[in-house]
Amino acid sequence: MIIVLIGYMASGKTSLGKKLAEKLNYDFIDLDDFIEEKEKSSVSEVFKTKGEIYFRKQESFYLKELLKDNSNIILSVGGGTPCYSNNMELILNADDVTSIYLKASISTLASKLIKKKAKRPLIAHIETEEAMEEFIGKHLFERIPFYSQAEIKVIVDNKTKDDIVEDIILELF
Ligand SMILES: Nc1ncnc2c1ncn2[C@@H]1O[C@H](COP(=O)(O)OP(=O)(O)OP(=O)(O)O)[C@@H](O)[C@H]1O
Ligand SMILES: O=C(O)C1=C[C@@H](O)[C@@H](O)[C@H](O)C1
Ligand SMILES: [Mg+2]
Repeated sequence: MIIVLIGYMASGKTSLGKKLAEKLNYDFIDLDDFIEEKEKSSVSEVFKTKGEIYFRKQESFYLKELLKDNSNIILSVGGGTPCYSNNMELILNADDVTSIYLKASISTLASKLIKKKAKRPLIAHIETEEAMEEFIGKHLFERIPFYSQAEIKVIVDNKTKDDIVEDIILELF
């Protein structure tokens, strides 16, 4: 089975994905890391040198490739992955794939992202937490229709990583 973790930047896809994989004894793949390896370049560098449209094309290509795998994998995708091309449809229709939306509030996301924005090209230019909240609010308005198609939704606000992993396992099995 492939368990796909989706959600906004900093919702916890990578860190919770690693923990969940350890707990379930699944392999762990992070789509952003996978793209960086394949492209031999960081996500920020790909955005800068080849542009976002190129990144989205490669993201969709590698997602398709990974969804064909029939081993047990926790796949953390990028924050934008479900919202481009027919990616969410592919995730929902692939065999033996379950999708989980890690749902975080605007303030949870903004307080994390204001400190960790350097590696995230879409928000690297935002200076204050207030401006970050405004940006995230508008961005989520566009993205929630995609994220909320996930089969399972788990709220992550004010919970420890271990508690969230437990919640995910309860929902899954
Ligand atoms: N429940 C939590 N409690 C405390 N810290 C958390 C929690 N979830 C995630 N974090 C921390 O928040 C930061 C962002 O998490 P992470 O990198 O896993 O998000 P992401 O969804 O993979 O983001 P991106 O889309 O940018 O790759 C990390 O430093 C992580 O350790
Ligand atoms: O939310 C997004 O669109 C992105 C999130 C990251 O995971 C990376 O995939 C990239 O920075 C774009
Ligand atoms: Mg990540």
